[in-house]
Amino acid sequence: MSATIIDGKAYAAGLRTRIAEAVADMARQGATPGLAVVIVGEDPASQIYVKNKARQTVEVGMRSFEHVLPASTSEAELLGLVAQLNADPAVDGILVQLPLPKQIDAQKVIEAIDPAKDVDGFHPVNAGKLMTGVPGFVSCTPLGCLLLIQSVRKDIAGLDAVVIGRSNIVGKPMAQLLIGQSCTVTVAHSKTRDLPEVCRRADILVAAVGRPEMVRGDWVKPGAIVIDVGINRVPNLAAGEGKTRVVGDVAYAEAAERASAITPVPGGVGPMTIACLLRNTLQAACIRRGLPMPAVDFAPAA
Ligand SMILES: NC(=O)C1=CN([C@@H]2O[C@H](COP(=O)(O)OP(=O)(O)OC[C@H]3O[C@@H](n4cnc5c(N)ncnc54)[C@H](OP(=O)(O)O)[C@@H]3O)[C@@H](O)[C@H]2O)C=CC1
Ligand SMILES: Nc1nc(=O)c2c([nH]1)NC[C@@H]1CN(c3ccc(C(=O)N[C@@H](CCC(=O)O)C(=O)O)cc3)C=[N+]21
Ligand SMILES: [Mg+2]
Repeated sequence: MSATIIDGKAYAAGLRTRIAEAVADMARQGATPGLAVVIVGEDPASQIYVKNKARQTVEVGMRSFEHVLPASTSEAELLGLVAQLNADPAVDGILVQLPLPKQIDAQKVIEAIDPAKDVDGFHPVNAGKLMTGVPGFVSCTPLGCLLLIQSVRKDIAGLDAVVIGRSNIVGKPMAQLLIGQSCTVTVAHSKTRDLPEVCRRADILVAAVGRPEMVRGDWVKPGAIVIDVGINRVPNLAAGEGKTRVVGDVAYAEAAERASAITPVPGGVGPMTIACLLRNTLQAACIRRGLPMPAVDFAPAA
């Protein structure tokens, strides 16, 4: 059996086209959504994301405000900038890039962001809304994963879903979204006993671990939908000394032999994260201006 490759790059491009149309409509009414991104220090893993994001924000017609602060920035300085962005009417969405340097308490910064501008969905108010089924901002990566799952299968109610990883930004909100779709959800983590056996029960397997190619082909239930969130930079021996390439948390070629559908890395979840960030920024801009949120999501597959 040969798996359907879920083309997140193409899906995200389509989503951005619809977002751009909605932004153009808003602009005709004199409103332009704005997204502020704050980067502290130079975490290499964060840089591709930030570069792609700034370009795509401008491409859909939004304003992009970038604040690049030195790694030595104090918590008080960062909190000061967040307060300024909260108060700025041109800023609809605020994203503070994680991880933050050690001297800064990330939780304190997340809680300082106005929940109405929290387009990452990391503020406890938005995390709590997701948990209790109230509309709010949903964390971009899990939202992107759900859209990709629904692009290959509309009705996932009753399916067994296994999420590997329990971080606040990926694993936990992913589990909440799948519960919301009436899946039977298992959340696995570093203390899980017999992870391969747990994974073999999954009709939907989401890997958000940060370990290159940890999920092997024989962990995949035949016919499963496999979503690979991992972004791992590993040495690219074929390309020569010092060269790297990006791989996921899933051994792709092996898993593709058993899965019915699978996301590649790159070109799977990553581009969806950015598209969903822009979608959330559009949502924030509409709510803050009292405008209806245009329908930008694609209908799920049959
Ligand atoms: N494509 C995208 O848009 C995005 C990709 N990412 C990528 O996704 C991955 C996960 O990110 P994030 O959630 O922030 O990572 P975290 O490091 O915050 O969480 C990793 C999770 O994996 C679990 N884990 C670690 N080792 C094992 C193991 N051997 N077996 C089972 N579980 C294990 C941890 O368990 P425990 O809790 O017990 O420590 C933890 O819950 C990373 O590769 C990251 O780069 C992240 C965000 C966006
Ligand atoms: N506040 C905050 N919000 C985040 O959403 C957030 C964050 N901090 N910190 C870092 C992680 C990571 N992340 C990625 C997003 C897109 C790609 C992406 O576009 N990936 C492409 C390119 C990958 C490559 O070529 O290296 C792809 O997978 O095809 C990757 C990683 C968002 N994160
Ligand atoms: Mg983390």
